Amino acid sequence: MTFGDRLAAVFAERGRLCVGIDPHAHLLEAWGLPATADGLRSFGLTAVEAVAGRAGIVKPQVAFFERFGAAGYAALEDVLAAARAAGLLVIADVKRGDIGTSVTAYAEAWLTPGSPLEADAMTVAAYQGVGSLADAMALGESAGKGLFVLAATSNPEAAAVQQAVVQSGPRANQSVARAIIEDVHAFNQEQSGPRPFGSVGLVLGATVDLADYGIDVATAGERTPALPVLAPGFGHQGARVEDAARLFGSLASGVIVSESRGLLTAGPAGLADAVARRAEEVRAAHV
Ligand SMILES: O=c1ccn([C@@H]2O[C@H](COP(=O)(O)O)[C@@H](O)[C@H]2O)c(=O)[nH]1
Repeated sequence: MTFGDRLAAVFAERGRLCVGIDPHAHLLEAWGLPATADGLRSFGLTAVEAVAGRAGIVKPQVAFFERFGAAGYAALEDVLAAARAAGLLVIADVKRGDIGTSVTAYAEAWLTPGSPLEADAMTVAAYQGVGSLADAMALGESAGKGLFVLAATSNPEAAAVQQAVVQSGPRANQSVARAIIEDVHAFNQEQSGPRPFGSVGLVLGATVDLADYGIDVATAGERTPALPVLAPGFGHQGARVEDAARLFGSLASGVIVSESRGLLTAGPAGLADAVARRAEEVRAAHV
């Protein structure tokens, strides 16, 4: 099964809400947990338990685990394993990027079946060119795993770089974000066999107006296979679930609605209900 097949199944069975697992220091404190690797483990496992059966996707933010070095990674391994055992689709938010050989090693770490850090998909950065991700994308495709390439991210500081216009090559005169979308689509199209979604998707923030990047949402999603879109920015960063269909237009069929702090502030006792409510709101919004 390709990652695109698995994503389609999750959308159909459990909807498109993705709960971010971001153990910020202030959240650990609010949850009554110590600022230690054990605190992270407990936070992550509690979040997994709250999401399982209520939504289908989780996105651990690896940065918060890295703060604790090897012990943090051991906690993360346990959280990843628990999430996958619970049948959740796991997107490791690692945002890796480098020359091709090194990105491939990152992909081996996060996407190889049986790896201690195995996830179902990972986030990657294309600052060194989408071509630098080619072997990692091929590795993901053959392992049934996915990659999400940063294109138009939710943070305002990114706009100047991501709206900059490509000067040469086949994507000349397109914005950087648009060129990344076109390259990702070309990769998905080159893969053999019918599939509802490609195995490689984009990160498109729900806080941005894609028209500012030269992306026409009315047509950008009219592609086969469809593009998976990891859309952070809901909740704490200000985007609203009820606006998702309008924001993403023809891309909406591939959108994963991602929210971390907005849900995690419900605390360990309230998280399951908060997730169930938001999952229902996402369904009602017909994203
Ligand atoms: O463009 C991006 C890419 C990734 N993120 C990550 O998503 C979550 C958002 O957390 P909230 O608490 O819902 O704001 C976080 O892990 C970011 O690193 C993003 O926000 N924007």
